[in-house]
Amino acid sequence: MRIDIVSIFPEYFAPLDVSLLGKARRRGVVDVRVHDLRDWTHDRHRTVDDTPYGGGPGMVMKPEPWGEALDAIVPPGTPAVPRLVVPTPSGRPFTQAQAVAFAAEPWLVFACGRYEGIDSRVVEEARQRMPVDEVGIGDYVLAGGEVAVLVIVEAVSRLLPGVLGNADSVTDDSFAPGAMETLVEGPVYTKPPVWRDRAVPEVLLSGDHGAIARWRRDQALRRTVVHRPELAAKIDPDTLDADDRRV
Ligand SMILES: Nc1c(O)cccc1[N+](=O)[O-]
Repeated sequence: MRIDIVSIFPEYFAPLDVSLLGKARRRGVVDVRVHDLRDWTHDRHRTVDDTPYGGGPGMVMKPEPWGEALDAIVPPGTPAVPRLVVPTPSGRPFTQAQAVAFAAEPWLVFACGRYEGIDSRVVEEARQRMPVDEVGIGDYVLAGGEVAVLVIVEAVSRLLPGVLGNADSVTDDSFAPGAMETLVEGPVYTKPPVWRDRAVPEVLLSGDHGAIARWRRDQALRRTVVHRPELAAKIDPDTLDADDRRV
């Protein structure tokens, strides 16, 4: 997968050089290219914003630098086009299912808005030649899209073959499509077996894999009901067995 990120703060993406994604980049599993939007400005101050038409607070990102940046990264007429992903508070909620869908794409381009956002004509024009996804990571106010891109790139890249050491850990993820789709993960434990007089649940030391799987599902159901009742409400009753119903 190729990932291009356009931002006025390219240094925000230094974390993408560490940990598993950094190793995956060095192995060539994922090709991440970060671009400074100001490279497509032509004035002395490298201006990327201006006052909003119609008045109102703040500034809006000018369309010209964005148009030139997207043309440079995705030259018009390029046969293979990416999905353009624009993190925005007004976007569709970003979910694990969306992460799985993005992970199946060969090329993603992320546009990081700042200020009050990007002139709407940029997305409008881009949609003429590539699919565009406006997505949000939560109902709170950030200073720009950079942190959201870090979240999305982490959620997507960990799904790519060769990024995680143990591919199985993906299938047991919270929200992973399938059995865990509407369940959050339950508690986890490691050595020592007793810590500050708190013992690990005995079932986890039993070696009885059936009982362990049952216990983990019960715990996931309980935690989902308590922490995420809106997800619990989506659980299809037909998928619950007798043991589930006793939780
Ligand atoms: N919430 C927010 C924001 O305030 C600014 C840019 C992007 C997002 N978002 O992706 O959710």
